[in-house]
Amino acid sequence: MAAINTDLSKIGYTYEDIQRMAQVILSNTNLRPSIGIICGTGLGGIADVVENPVTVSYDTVPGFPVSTVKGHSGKFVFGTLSGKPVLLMMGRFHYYEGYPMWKVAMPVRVMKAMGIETLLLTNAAGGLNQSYKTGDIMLLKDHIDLPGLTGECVLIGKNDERQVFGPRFLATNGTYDSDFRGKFLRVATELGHGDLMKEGIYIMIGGPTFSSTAEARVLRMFGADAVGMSTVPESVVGRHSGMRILGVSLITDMVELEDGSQFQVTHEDVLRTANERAQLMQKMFLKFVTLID
Ligand SMILES: O=P(O)(O)O[C@H]1O[C@H](CO)[C@@H](O)[C@H]1O
Ligand SMILES: Nc1nc2[nH]cnc2c(=O)[nH]1
Repeated sequence: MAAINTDLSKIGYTYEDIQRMAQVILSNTNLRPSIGIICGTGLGGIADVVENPVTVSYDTVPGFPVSTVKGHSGKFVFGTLSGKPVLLMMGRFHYYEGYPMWKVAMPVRVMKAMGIETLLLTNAAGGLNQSYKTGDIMLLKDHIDLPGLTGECVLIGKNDERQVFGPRFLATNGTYDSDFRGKFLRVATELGHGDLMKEGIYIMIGGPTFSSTAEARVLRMFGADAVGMSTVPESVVGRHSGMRILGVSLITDMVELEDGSQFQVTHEDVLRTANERAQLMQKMFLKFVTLID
C-alpha cells in the first residue's frame, strides 16, 4: 500500500514545476502577452474576438489539472485583442471539483512565469445586494475569502519567495486596481451600459451547493454584494506574485434572502445569463484592453 503523505508543508507545485509548465505552453507560440484573462462560467465568448488565436489544450501540459465544469472548456488561447497580445484561460479550476486549494489557482503562477503582469478575472456570481439585477456587471472593489478565513487559504503550504511566488505573509487589502475599475466603468459608459455597472464585494463560498436562504442572509450581513465559488484564490495568488488585478462579476441570478421563495437557481440559469451578456462582455474587453498601459 502506498504511504500516505501527511506532511502538508511539502504538498504543492514547486518553482521548477511551474517553470516547466510555462515552457511547455510557451513552446506553442512566439507571442509573449503581459495581459492574462481568466474566463468565468459561460464567459469564454471573449475568445471569439481574439485575433489569430493559438490554442493550447490543458491536457497537453504535463501536470496541469483538467476542467470538469460545463462552461469551462479547458484550454489556453493566445492571440490579440484590439491588437494587444493576450492570454486567455478558458476554464478555471474550482475547489468543489475536488482540487485542493493550492491546485485551484496554480495556473496564475504559470501565467506569471509566462510573463503575465496584468490579470483580468471574470466570473458568474449571484447577486446578494438587493439593488442589483440579473445581468448587471459588478467590478470587485474587495473580496471576502470565506474558505481562507476558515482555514483553506490558497497560500497555505510551503512558500518559495522566488518570482512566481511571493512573501510568506501577504497583505490583501487593495488587491483590485482602482485605476482599472475607473477605466472599465468609463468603457461601459461609452458603450451606453453605465446603468449595468456596480462596484461591490465578492464573497467566495466553497460550493458546489448554492447557498441556502439562511446562509445567503449571513453572506449579505457580512457585507458581500455578490457570491460565487471562484476568483478569490486567483486574486490572492495574483496579488502574491505582484500582478495588477481587475475582477469582473456578471450577476447571473439574484439570490433569495427571504424564506418561502419557490425560485431555485441552476447552473443552466447561470449559463443562460452568461450567454445573453457574451457580446457585451466581448465589446467591453476589446475596449478595456486598449487602456492598459
Ligand atoms: O466562478 P465561475 O467559474 O464563473 O462559476 C460560477 O458558476 C458556477 C455555478 O453555476 C460556479 O462555479 C460559480 O463559481
Ligand atoms: N446564487 C448563486 N448564483 C451564482 N452564480 C454563480 N455562482 C453563484 C453562487 O454561488 N450562488
